[in-house]
Amino acid sequence: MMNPEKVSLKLSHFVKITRLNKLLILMTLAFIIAFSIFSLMYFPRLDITQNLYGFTTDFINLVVIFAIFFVVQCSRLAKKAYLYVSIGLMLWIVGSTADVLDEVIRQPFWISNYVEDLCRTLGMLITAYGLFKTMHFMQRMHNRLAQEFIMDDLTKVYNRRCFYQHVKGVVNNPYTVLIIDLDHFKRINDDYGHDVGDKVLKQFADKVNRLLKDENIFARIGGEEFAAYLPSYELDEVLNFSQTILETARTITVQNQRSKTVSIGIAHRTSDQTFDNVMKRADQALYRAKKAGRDRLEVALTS
Ligand SMILES: Nc1nc2c(ncn2[C@@H]2O[C@H](COP(=O)(O)OP(=O)(O)OP(=O)(O)O)[C@@H](O)[C@H]2O)c(=O)[nH]1
Repeated sequence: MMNPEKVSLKLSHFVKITRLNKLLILMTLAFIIAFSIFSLMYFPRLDITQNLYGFTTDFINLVVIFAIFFVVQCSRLAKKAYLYVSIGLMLWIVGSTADVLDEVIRQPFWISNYVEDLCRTLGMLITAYGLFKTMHFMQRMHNRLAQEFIMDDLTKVYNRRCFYQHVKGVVNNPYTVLIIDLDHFKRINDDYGHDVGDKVLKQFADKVNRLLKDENIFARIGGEEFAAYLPSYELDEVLNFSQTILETARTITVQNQRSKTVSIGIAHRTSDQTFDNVMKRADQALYRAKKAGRDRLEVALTS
């Protein structure tokens, strides 16, 4: 089973991340230590007891930003987002380190002005832009997952989950369900291979999808089984549509040899029937169509 990646603040997570990420974390930590030692050695000290409050809050700021940096290094962001957030946070950490130290030593103007203020402000801006990029990336991922959740991977028509959810949600109106099953599909796989079988499924789904009106739903609900939802209750309209599907299937030839056929079971829903009942009747009608020789449609009696 695949292990989903985790975002964690635990130090044990450190061993699992890439070398580059480890190097960046260690280099940033080394910079904080080296900068502190250098400052303490070369600049005049201040009385820390006078600045204890400022020192504590600045130190907490630095720890929080470093923790965020650690999490970013342990996460899998999109390249650009990662780059901006990492550079931004590193600059921010440089500024914050100088900010902590100015409570302990008297810094020269160039450090307090350029290193502390400039790095921090620039760091914040670049981090903010990186976060914007991260959100953009998350939104794209969300859209893609939402799409994958309702689409069939192979045929790019709706999947069973989407079809069931949508049609079950129609409670007050009558409608018609078609269950469409490709005839002798196993033979295609056996004679020409699974790849050719997949191509036939894709071709059929694509062709039927083009016949649909906006309010219709067409989905792959099983291996070689499809279903269509029509809000229409007009028998003539439903029969015409089903007939077109039968004719469309016949236009598909497998390896230029056999032409494909399908069988269709049709069931209408009147006001008091459940979705499961409609599907069951459509399935029974499909079974009758298969038994009667395939390449045909059967309409279920209203129960
Ligand atoms: N290529 C391919 N084959 C699939 C896929 N899903 C299911 N199948 C095959 O579809 C075949 C269905 O076979 P059966 O249930 O015996 O039905 P059939 O051969 O179509 O016969 P009838 O339905 O009675 O006409 C099986 O061989 C499955 O392996 C798929 O995604 N791709």
